[in-house]
Amino acid sequence: MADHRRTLALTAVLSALIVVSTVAAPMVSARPAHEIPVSEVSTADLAEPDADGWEEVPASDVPLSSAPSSVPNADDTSIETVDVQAARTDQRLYVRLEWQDATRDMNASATREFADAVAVQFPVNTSSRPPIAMGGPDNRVNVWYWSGSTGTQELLAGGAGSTTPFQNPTVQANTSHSGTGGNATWTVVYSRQLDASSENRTDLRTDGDLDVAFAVWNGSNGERSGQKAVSEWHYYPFSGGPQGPPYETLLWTLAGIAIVAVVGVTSFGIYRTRGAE
Ligand code: HEM
Repeated sequence: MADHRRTLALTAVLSALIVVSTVAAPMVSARPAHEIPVSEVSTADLAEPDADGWEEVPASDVPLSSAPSSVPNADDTSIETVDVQAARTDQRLYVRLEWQDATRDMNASATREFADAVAVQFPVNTSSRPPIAMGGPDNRVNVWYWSGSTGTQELLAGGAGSTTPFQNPTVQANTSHSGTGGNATWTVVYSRQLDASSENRTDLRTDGDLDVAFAVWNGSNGERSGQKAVSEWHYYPFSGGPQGPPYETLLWTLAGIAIVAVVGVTSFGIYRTRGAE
């Protein structure tokens, strides 16, 4: 009888521990892999790469790999990850990108000379996800592009080979290259008015998830046009609705309490049955 009790007590304690650890683990990593958080901020000291405001904004490490394009040397790319931060005020969306690049390549004037560059791509029509290779004819993308040689451009694309610059770009970018040697990094901050949407331009006032993808070119490695390192599609969770962290935490807590209750009641049941033997 005493043996039964000890076994049951031990089983109950072990079950409780398993439940607590399975409930606690998802709470820590509840953010889906392709979600990039967006901080909603009231004041915006964010326009410059080294602005203090960025210290409060979480960063996501986004992996990059060679774009599967048919241009020569498409698989020879060198940047493997870009750090992405995003913040939104009532007026503007700010996107900060930082990646390691030992050399600051600003010219593309000589024949074999190429400039460093970076781009952010959004679907024009935010309700469906376009092909990652710069959209398609029926599903175009709005691209924010900065290159050391041409500066900031806003583009429309409906597949590789169709990129067209907007005549009246609405995107601004501020950049810096700092540090030395292998630790040197590029930082680029893009920003755009939320209400600058128009035909063929992504509406940033969306309150659904907003798909976003990134591309980086290392000029001194010969990277340009289709030869570049790209991400998969990620998304900014603009929904703010039931998927928000407080709601998730509440759900996990309720699930945890329910599991503990079931284990408790079952253990008690076994105890009573065995006790009556
Ligand atoms: C993942 C598959 C991708 C493939 C196969 C691909 C392919 C290409 C090709 C062949 C070009 C040269 C023709 C043109 O200018 O349209 C190009 C240019 C360009 N791509 Fe992509 N791309 C991919 C993804 C991306 C992504 C994710 C972005 C942005 C985040 C992007 C941004 C650009 C830009 C800005 C240019 C023009 C660059 C320049 O003028 O040198 N691409 N791409």
